[in-house]
Amino acid sequence: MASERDIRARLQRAGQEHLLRFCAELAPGPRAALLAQLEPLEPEALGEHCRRAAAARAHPSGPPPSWPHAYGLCLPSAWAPRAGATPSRGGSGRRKADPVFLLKDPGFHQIALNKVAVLLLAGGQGTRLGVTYPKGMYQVGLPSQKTLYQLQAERIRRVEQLAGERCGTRCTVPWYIMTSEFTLGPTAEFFKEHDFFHLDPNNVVMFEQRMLPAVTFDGRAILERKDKVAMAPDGNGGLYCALADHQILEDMERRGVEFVHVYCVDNILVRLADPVFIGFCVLRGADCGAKVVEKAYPEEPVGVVCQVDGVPQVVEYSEISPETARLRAPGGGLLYNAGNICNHFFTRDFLQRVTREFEPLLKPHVAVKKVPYVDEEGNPVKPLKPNGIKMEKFVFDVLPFARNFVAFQVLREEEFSPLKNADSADRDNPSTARRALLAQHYRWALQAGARFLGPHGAQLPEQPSLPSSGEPAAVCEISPLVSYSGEGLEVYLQGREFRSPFILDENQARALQP
Ligand SMILES: CC(=O)N[C@H]1[C@@H](OP(=O)(O)O)O[C@H](CO)[C@@H](O)[C@@H]1O
Repeated sequence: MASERDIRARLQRAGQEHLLRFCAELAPGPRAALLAQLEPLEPEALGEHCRRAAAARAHPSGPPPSWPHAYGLCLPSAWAPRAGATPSRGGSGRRKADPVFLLKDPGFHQIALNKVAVLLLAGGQGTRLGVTYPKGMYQVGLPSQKTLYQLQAERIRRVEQLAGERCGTRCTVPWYIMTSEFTLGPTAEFFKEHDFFHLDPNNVVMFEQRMLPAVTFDGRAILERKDKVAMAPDGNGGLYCALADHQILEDMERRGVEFVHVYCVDNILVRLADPVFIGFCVLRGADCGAKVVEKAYPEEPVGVVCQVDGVPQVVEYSEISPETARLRAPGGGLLYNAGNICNHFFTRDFLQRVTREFEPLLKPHVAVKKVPYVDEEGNPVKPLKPNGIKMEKFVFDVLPFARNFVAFQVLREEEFSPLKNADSADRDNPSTARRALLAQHYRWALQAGARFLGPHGAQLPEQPSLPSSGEPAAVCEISPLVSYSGEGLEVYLQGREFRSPFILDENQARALQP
């Protein structure tokens, strides 16, 4: 551990000596904690970070006035094999002509060869959701009470099983989980408590992204308490530094992983290692891909995938002007309609190039936030106005470096329902996420030939699309261990009646097996 004198000298070099202004009055414990927090900050990098943050806020590098005209509508039909196509279900021969079916096989093949990994971005703080624990530990009130982490773990197990069965082998989809200082401890603990949801712990690799100091508008790192610097994770684009910091790509190489499905934690419908998406990207020889859904309304908080001068990129919802977001295409739909659902495909080779060459070129994004701080007298202050700058990189900012980028459109009701807000908000909250999952499972069950009875035994009407109440006609939850995307359910459900609420888990499936 460096001495206080050394640390003070380093902070002086960075122009941030004020971080030690209460050090002398601290008790030994808090003082040691503050010094431990300051020690790893490299003076040059810290000084540069603070200068860049202040400069970025003072002179935002906004898009030039003419930029909207540079965009093309993103989804030529070749990029959207599933637009309008019915996602495949069950196991009938008619699916041979279905593009989904044609893509699935190569996807499963790569999974069976142990060439596919999933990588979860789970360093966020869940501020909008209003929880103090990692979002993945949240459960939205399903009959099974499963958390997001459990649903994801079970989808991994099922996709491994499906790929293994198809190719007559056993295979593994390793799960890399990027956490932050806020989420690593509780996430690791949660996985241990739940026995890694029956995954092999050797195949679940947690690693931590970096934290960066929050900075005032005049370029001074902020003290949140006398003994603590205000720090925030470096954004989901911190992935690329974290991959290098923790030799994650080397770990992938050792395991023979070639393709990585990167996704964010909050989408309850996420299809981990989706064989259709993987198959599409691999067949197209892509090094980088993004799943998109049709954007629902101009203000929807999703980034849009688009092109500037032929170069693919995502323009984040926080950085697009309301006028641009409202622009209409000749057909009447939104011009920028390819909503990013934070599901990305990368080859390991591309990630290698990013970490070696491109990461330093990624421009951080500026978020101006209310950052609690201590005033000159050492009193804690909760600011009413934004006072601090947090700098973040975005995971999709590597798109322009791709040699062959593809976008892949999927159906929202099958693949996208993010949990962003508390139930007090109208959208993207625990209730909408729960309903989206239950509505999907109800649809799958109807398509597999199930009928549902109400609590008094009367047959319920079939309502494949959601009624205005938003609740499906019957409550039906299907374990991901039984079905990953609606496949294989006829054998349990065809021609049978079930009383709502109905949970089809592994035990129930065994009991229903003819
Ligand atoms: C930096 C980043 O990845 N932003 C993503 C991400 O938004 P958040 O609000 O950061 O969760 O998820 C959205 C989809 O839920 C996607 O549309 C958006 O572009």
